Amino acid sequence: MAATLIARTVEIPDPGDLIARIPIPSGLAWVRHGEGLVGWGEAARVPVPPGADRFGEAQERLTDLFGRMEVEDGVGEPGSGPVAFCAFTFDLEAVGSIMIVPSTILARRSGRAWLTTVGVRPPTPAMPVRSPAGVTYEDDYAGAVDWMRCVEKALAVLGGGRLGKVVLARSLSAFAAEPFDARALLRRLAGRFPGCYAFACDGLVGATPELLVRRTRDHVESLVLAGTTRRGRDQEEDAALAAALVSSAKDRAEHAHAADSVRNTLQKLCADLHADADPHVLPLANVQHLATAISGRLSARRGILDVAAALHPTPAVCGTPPGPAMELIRELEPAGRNRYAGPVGWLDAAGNGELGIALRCAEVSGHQARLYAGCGIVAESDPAAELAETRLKFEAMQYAIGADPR
Ligand SMILES: C=C(O[C@H]1C=CC=C(C(=O)O)[C@@H]1O)C(=O)O
Repeated sequence: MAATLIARTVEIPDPGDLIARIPIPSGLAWVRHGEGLVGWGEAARVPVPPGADRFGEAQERLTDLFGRMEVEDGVGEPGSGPVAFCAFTFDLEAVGSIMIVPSTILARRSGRAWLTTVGVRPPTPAMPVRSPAGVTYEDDYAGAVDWMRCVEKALAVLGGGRLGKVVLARSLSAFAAEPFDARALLRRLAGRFPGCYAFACDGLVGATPELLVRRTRDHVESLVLAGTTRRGRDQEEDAALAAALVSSAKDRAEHAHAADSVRNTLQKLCADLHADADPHVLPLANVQHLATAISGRLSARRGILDVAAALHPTPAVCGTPPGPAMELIRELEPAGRNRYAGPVGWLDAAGNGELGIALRCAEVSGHQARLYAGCGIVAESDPAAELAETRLKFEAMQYAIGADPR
């Protein structure tokens, strides 16, 4: 029988910059505006098998694991006690979903900070942070021209009326002279995108603006994004681009697919649901998006993974209707997405947590980082404009990783 793990949470003075406290390159993170959780060490590693009930299976495995722990929680907040960081593959049939309970978790929210240790915590000597150097890029499976052909194929399917929207993605590989250190990427992402969730989980690193779901006791929130334009070179151009985005029929249609779907799904799970009547513009350092905030109270006891199971994949990353959109994505993206566009974040023993959609991210392994970016395609989409949009979106991770010196 496995030894009982002991999880102890104590309140601590403000630890300062959470990302700066991660001592090793393989640290875990979920940080926005300096608040959130970071972790390191592995008290438990829980792979999640693919399949239609993978979120249910993940919940069962976590309930079992947390249930076998002895918990002393002196804080009693969502995210205190033992926590699992998680990253799920986009495609429920793909392998690679993982949950990790770190042996040390450092957290800070709304003026409180706490430290959780799980199991016997060996001292973790701090390793210096290694910045990426000598980075070069290569297109993966679909280079620019091939990818535009895929968009054209999708447009032909959209023209047939079976699909309203499909999200197509492509990837780009970066190679560095030294193995990548997630902490260096996190620092740069958190610095430039403070309003995004900077995350790291077992090689998946990024900063996503999109919240799939946050569950705080019976309260759930989601921020739906779809519809994109660039930032202006000055205030005037920026405002003009934002106004054009709001009044673009193509972007409004693309956004409505995603917002309606999330609202309808949460409607079934919640009492007093509130959804913005019209999307607002969310400006980020490199792009601006149409955004709709949705929140409500769960009408029955459901954990965050139950809500994620109902929501994923949203039309912000898949399409409508989801079945045919997923089929087309599998056909046009044969290399698969791994955990890009899947749920990423953290979960606690009470069913609370935060899950973003893994966007503006890379799968990092040794010297290689595979960056992903995708775009919602609707009948009015133009392949060249969509390609330009993937370049804008790649720019977030390229900023973190560094430019190609060639
Ligand atoms: C699929 C991505 O973005 C989604 C989220 C915001 C805006 C999107 C768009 O305008 O296409 C996408 O739906 C991505 O960044 O790879």
